[in-house]
Amino acid sequence: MARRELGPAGLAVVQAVEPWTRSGRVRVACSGGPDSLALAAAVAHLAGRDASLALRAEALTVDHGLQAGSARVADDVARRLDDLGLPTRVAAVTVDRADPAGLEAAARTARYAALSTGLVDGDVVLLGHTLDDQAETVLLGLARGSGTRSLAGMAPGVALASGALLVRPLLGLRRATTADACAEWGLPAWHDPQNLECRFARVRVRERVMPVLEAELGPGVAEALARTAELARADADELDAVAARVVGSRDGTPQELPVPSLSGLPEAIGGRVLRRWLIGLGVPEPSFGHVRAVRALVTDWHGQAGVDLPGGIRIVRERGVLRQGPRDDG
Ligand SMILES: Nc1ncnc2c1ncn2[C@@H]1O[C@H](COP(=O)(O)OP(=O)(O)OP(=O)(O)O)[C@@H](O)[C@H]1O
Repeated sequence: MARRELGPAGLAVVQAVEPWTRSGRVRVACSGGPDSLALAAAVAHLAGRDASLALRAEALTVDHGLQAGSARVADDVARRLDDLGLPTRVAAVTVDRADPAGLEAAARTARYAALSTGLVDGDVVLLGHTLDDQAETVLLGLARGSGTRSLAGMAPGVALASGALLVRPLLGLRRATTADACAEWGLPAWHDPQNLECRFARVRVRERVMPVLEAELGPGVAEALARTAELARADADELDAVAARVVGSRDGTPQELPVPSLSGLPEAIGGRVLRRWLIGLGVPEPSFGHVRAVRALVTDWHGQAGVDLPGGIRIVRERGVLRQGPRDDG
């Protein structure tokens, strides 16, 4: 397979992936779906021409253990990737079903932990998210009333604590391209039945909303939404950098924020400063409403009581500073 002629779709996938295969260990995260299968096939193709990459490339399939027969599906995927010449491991993970963030988030946490294990500086993990996934993410964010950070969608690359990189090389390619690439390579993809379950908002966006948008607004809608993500990311990065400088403290998160340092800040920065500070204090995932309530202690001060937040944290305004106060209930 590795030596077979490339078709146009396969070539597009190979070209997107190649820059991320030049050094370090290259680990493909493969669920067996068409996107990550095309990704794995592209790496196998490149490894067939590059002896050094052949020694560094591998795939990992995570068995979340949440669906009947998941171990068999994972083993099948691993066998097919092995057949492509890509050494593949199955990582069986335990998903915390009691995670307050929900089952999907718990599965994601377990998956990313498994994918990141054992990597060192310079290694990469390749994920198969496509432009369509990005467009769906932006649309879901718009429907929630998200700001630029959320509209930025999925990052093209994220540095892990180990120094390894998590990369999404296919964010510029349509899902149709990865499906075509699998067909060109003669690789039957596994189709997760959950990807058709309309109880998930993302599935409804994919199956029902995007086709209507493309029919009514033109076939470039997905590309346009993905561009919105790129523009929003650039803006959000700048604003976050400014906010980081305002909160900045060499000794970690400051315990107090002086009100005068906050009151003159524009909304785009003030909200970010507070959000960052609250996360630093240990508030898990402060919502827009939480941040707005804390910001009102600065911008709409009329002696109100403190603001109770998740994580058992209460923020009060006292003697010209914001800081943690005792909870009413304890
Ligand atoms: N069980 C898994 N094992 C390894 N990697 C996974 C697994 N599930 C998801 N991933 C990685 O995360 C990416 C996005 O996952 P998502 O659930 O959106 O797609 P998918 O339904 O698995 O299909 P596809 O492989 O076509 O993206 C995948 O492309 C893959 O790189």
